[in-house]
Amino acid sequence: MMNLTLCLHSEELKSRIVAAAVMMQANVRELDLDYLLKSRNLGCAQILIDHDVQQIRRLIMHLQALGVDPRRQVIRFIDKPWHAYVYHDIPIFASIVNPPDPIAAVEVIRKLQSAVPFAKQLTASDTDMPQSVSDPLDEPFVQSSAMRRTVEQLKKLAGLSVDTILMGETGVGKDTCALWLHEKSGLKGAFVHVNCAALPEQLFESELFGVTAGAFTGAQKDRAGKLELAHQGTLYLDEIDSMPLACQAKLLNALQYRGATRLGAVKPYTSDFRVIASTKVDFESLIRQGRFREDLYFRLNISKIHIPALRERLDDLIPLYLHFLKLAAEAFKLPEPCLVPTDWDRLLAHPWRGNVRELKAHAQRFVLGLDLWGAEKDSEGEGLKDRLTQFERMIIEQTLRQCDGCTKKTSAVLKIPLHSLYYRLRRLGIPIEDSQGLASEASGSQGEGNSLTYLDTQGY
Ligand SMILES: Nc1ncnc2c1ncn2[C@@H]1O[C@H](COP(=O)(O)OP(=O)(O)OP(=O)(O)O)[C@@H](O)[C@H]1O
Repeated sequence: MMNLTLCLHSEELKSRIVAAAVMMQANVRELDLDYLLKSRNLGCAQILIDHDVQQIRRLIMHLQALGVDPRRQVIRFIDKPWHAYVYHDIPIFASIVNPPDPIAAVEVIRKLQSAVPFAKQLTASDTDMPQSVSDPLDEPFVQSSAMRRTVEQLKKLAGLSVDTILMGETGVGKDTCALWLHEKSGLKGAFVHVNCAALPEQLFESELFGVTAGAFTGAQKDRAGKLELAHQGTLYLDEIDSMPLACQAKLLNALQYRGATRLGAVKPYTSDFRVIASTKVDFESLIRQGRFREDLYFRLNISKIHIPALRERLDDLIPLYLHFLKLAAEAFKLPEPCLVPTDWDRLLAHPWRGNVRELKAHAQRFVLGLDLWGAEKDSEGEGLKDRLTQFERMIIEQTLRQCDGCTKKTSAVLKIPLHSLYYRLRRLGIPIEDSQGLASEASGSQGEGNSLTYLDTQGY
């Protein structure tokens, strides 16, 4: 028999669903949101909720903190079919249009009964996060559409030994993705990491190409270069944007011929390797500034993948944070701390300039019981944060005005997804008066129709 937990504001909707559930022989219990947010054991019932997205997010965070996957249990009621497109990224099982009458309510339950066995009513222990990062790009850590796109591209390249550029801010996971690409490539050779930023010009040739004994004072033994070590494997050129120009010319030559000559040697060697290069800075601007050779860029740019900043993939933040908490608790042999909704709000609002690396360190500090936000306050003070928020509000309000209040146009002008704009509007307390954005989203996609057409099984 199906188990339903109702967390509904609307008395009318509640009575309709209860009546329909009784008719369809489903178990129902009614719980208010505060109770759900305090409860440590929510069982495996489907949770039907009609609260606003902010409240649903709180519930999602709570479920995730308990190790329960909301994509298997949470079903939200929406007023209009196109509301499914707003915040479509929130990880829930489905969005259903409010059934307007008892017959439609029965249909909702019937649909759920046929859909839910497919989603398996898993218990909390079944949906625990993986124990180790066996695969950092595994589905539980990739909830945001921005990162999903990146992972799709990475997967396409995984089996192909093509040269690749990974772009992204500090700490977004470029090294992690490079290693992932290597591991998935099936290449037999090693993953050889060269930190270009830490490689002085004088040592560049000996490090990269190798050296023979006696080539210079101090070169007592033959030493293989990184290029040789990467034979049949991957040469990972980390932070290639900071490589001196003189080294770039030598590197280009070595990449063209996939080989080099050790310092002091006469005979060149060849080496068959894949190159992955990472950069924090966009190459076009480096080339314009004369800091990067265009020919080397063209040589490397067979495929280019952008890894989004953490602030552009907030949906990944919670699963990653929970994962890091678990890892840190295991490593330090300390209990895993429990987060309350205000902690999550704060985590989601933080700018995360250090991206995933900063998030990981934050989780470690949390497990160790250290001051979480003190360092940030000391370094930048509340004033800067407030001013940045005011600045963000000013830009959004200004753009909304320019776009006559149309949220869809505003999101396009600001180059952020519509759901991200809605998140910001709510966070900044800017009233949403427009229905044009929603309406225009809906146009050309779904009409009003029967409410049951809109059982949107997100992620299934
Ligand atoms: N998807 C992920 N899953 C688990 N851990 C991750 C993930 N992405 C990044 N990390 C962790 O975050 C930290 C920073 O990642 P990484 O070194 O790959 O970033 P980066 O972009 O190469 O940084 P930098 O620009 O400083 O070289 C590492 O500790 C890494 O293990």
